[in-house]
Amino acid sequence: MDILRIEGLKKTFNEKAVIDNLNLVVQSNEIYGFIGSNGAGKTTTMKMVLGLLAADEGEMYVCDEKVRFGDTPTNRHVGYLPDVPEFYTYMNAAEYLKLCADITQMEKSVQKGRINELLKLVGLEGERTKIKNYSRGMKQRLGIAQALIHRPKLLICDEPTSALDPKGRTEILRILKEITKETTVIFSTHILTDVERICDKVGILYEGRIVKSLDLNQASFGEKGIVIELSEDEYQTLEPLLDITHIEGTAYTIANHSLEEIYNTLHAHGIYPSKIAKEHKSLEDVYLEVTS
Ligand SMILES: Nc1ncnc2c1ncn2[C@@H]1O[C@H](COP(=O)(O)OP(=O)(O)OP(=O)(O)O)[C@@H](O)[C@H]1O
Repeated sequence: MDILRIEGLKKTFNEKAVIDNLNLVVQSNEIYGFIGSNGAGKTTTMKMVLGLLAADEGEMYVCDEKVRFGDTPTNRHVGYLPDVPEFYTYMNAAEYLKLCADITQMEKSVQKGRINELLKLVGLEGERTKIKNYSRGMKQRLGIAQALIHRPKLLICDEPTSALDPKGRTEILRILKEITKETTVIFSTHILTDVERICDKVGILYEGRIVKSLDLNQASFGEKGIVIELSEDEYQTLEPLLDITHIEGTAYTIANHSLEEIYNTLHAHGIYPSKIAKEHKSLEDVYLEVTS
């Protein structure tokens, strides 16, 4: 099932099209990495999906229901974690989640169970400290719990790991991975290593549209070339014969030649490198390719 479908979305600020014919589909129980540089339009898109910002053109559907600007009913399916979540900081986590449960009109009889379940999920079980004394990581974890209180089908996270240290980031990624049994996650970020760690699919946002969609569960994004370790002299010998580029130190890449051709050339010149290997493109390679 398509949890989110965006068709031909457009948004212009001061005559500049920030989002321009954006098309996107997110399917159930996957983690979708929505990646783009600072200012690419990730937050703008998320705000339109949440009905907080009017689109100039295009349609959005959450669980096959059309999103309408203003108080959209589709938000009953959606949980939202902003990049900097705000709380009533004089409360502790359980008190704050109780308030959120009341706001969503959750039946009193199930509130305690749901709150305990969420506190356990985000590692804040038994935490009596007031939120004002929380670290950024704890706030972000409580933010996830708050966003999940009404068991949304879709959780939208806007750069949830950007301000966290490696331990805090690992915790958030673990939680996001764990909740995909029940919830589809859109993970907006520019931290590609985080995306590689947990996402199933990726959309690269550039110049207002998705310029590349990738399935991270597939084996490879294609070959980058052949990487070889050479001395300076060996490089000088091979340079007129092969399409060879220096990377750094003793590492070079060779493109546009078969392995057989390369081995024959090396053998003919008595060059036997300590390393020669086929390298595959990383997400970063693909990202740089399509955004430059
Ligand atoms: N209300 C607004 N009025 C005018 N311009 C805006 C408004 N909101 C966003 N923009 C502009 O739209 C562009 C996209 O902003 P947006 O916050 O959506 O990007 P982003 O991808 O979320 O960036 P970041 O990773 O830095 O959060 C930016 O150039 C921003 O200045």
